[in-house]
Amino acid sequence: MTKTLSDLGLNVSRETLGKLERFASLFQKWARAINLVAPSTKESLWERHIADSAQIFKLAPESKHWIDLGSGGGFPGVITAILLSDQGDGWVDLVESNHKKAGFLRVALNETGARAAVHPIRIEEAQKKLVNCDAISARALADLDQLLVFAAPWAERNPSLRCYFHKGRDYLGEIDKARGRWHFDLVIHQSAIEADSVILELANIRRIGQPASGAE
Ligand SMILES: C[S@@+](CC[C@H](N)C(=O)[O-])C[C@H]1O[C@@H](n2cnc3c(N)ncnc32)[C@H](O)[C@@H]1O
Repeated sequence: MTKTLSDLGLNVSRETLGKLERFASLFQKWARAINLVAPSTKESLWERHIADSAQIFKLAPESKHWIDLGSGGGFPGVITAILLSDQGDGWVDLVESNHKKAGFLRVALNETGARAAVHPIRIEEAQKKLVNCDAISARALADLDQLLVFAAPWAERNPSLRCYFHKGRDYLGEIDKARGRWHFDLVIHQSAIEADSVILELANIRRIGQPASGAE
């Protein structure tokens, strides 16, 4: 059965639903041209990508400024931005180094009025350019250890930063590996969409051997 946003406990306005529908049809139109993985049906686009992305917004409704790393075709960052617009505030910075995908993201933001900006740069550059945020998201980008390397500069600048990473069935191995180099508090949320997937919520991230923020 296809999971909808209301199955996730997310009740959005008619206007926001319209923006999500607009985004879905743009995504389907552009997918082949810019080499995005196009879901085989409209239902699977809604469940496997839109509802899957919306889960993180549900986990962190108080986060107002997000950075989405490796946004690709807009998951989860554009969905977060559209859902934030339902609340009338908040912002998402989308970091995507592929210029064709960044071009699509720009069109999608223009046509949906989502509260976000596209940065067609590498994450390593964004670490210097984008100074602060409350939360970081990433899906299908890298293993957990590499995601922590990406997130570390923002965690250093904001001790209350939280990260939300979608992960598939190998997540326990990734956590083990990352624990060898990093301290972090972790909550594992079972995905409401995929039986063997999770969303990892991390806080208090610091490299082993590095003093906690504020420590002498
Ligand atoms: C597999 S796709 C996932 C896209 C999207 N997050 C999703 O779940 O559908 C990974 C994306 O990250 C981008 N990417 C990979 N490494 C990057 C880097 N160092 N800086 C910026 N973007 C990067 C790629 O161009 C690609 O679009």
